[in-house]
Amino acid sequence: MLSRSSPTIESSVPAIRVAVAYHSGYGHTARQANAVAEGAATLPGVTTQVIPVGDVDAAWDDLERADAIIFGTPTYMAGPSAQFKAFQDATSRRVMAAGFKWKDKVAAGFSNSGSQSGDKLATLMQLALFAAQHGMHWVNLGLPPANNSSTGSADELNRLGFFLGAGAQSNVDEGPDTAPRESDLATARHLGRRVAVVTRQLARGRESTDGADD
Ligand SMILES: Cc1cc2nc3c(=O)[nH]c(=O)nc-3n(C[C@H](O)[C@H](O)[C@H](O)COP(=O)(O)O)c2cc1C
Repeated sequence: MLSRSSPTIESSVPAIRVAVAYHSGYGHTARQANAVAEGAATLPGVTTQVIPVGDVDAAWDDLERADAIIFGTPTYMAGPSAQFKAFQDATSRRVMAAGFKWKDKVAAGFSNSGSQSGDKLATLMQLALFAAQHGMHWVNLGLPPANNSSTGSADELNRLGFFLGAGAQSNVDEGPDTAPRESDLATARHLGRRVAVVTRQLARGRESTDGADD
């Protein structure tokens, strides 16, 4: 909550916690996850935590404390990886049944896969529905599609043309040291910063409703 005693708007800005909960089988989506966190951390006053879902048993409290959670997974067989889905399923008991604990947090999502499309949209849609089941506020990518004209290139932000979240593509014969490419990492950083900004805007707006619930 905002400090009532703070004399200026700037000093009354609440600290924002952004968590990135992700799975990565081979390290490519991990690079995207770290880029998302880097982008969020560019907003002053924002702290970030990157949580591999395999370690979530030690991090449920951290996720509950977060103001925003950004979900990320490789696309495996047209959807989230089995490991990420296991995390999602675990939230039914640990989060929803435990008291709708993520309600009104900010959410967003990203996915990486081997093909340019690779059906990542199906994964992003599943992540958005998952966030909706938890009563979270979904933030989209907020970038125009790029790399779609005779003068465009794969080096542009949002070169894969997603709207719902951030996409990345990693050639299947490249390791995570070289894939995904820089434009996809920059797109991920953009998503992270956008989520941090929206989360701060929402925190300030919540103050104006004086704790009124919906
Ligand atoms: C089981 C499995 C299923 C996959 N299914 C897809 C797919 O549906 N679409 C796609 O474009 N790539 C697919 N891939 C490729 C991965 O998405 C790609 O290698 C990605 O970079 C892996 O990310 P990671 O290193 O974070 O695990 C699949 C890979 C695996 C291992």
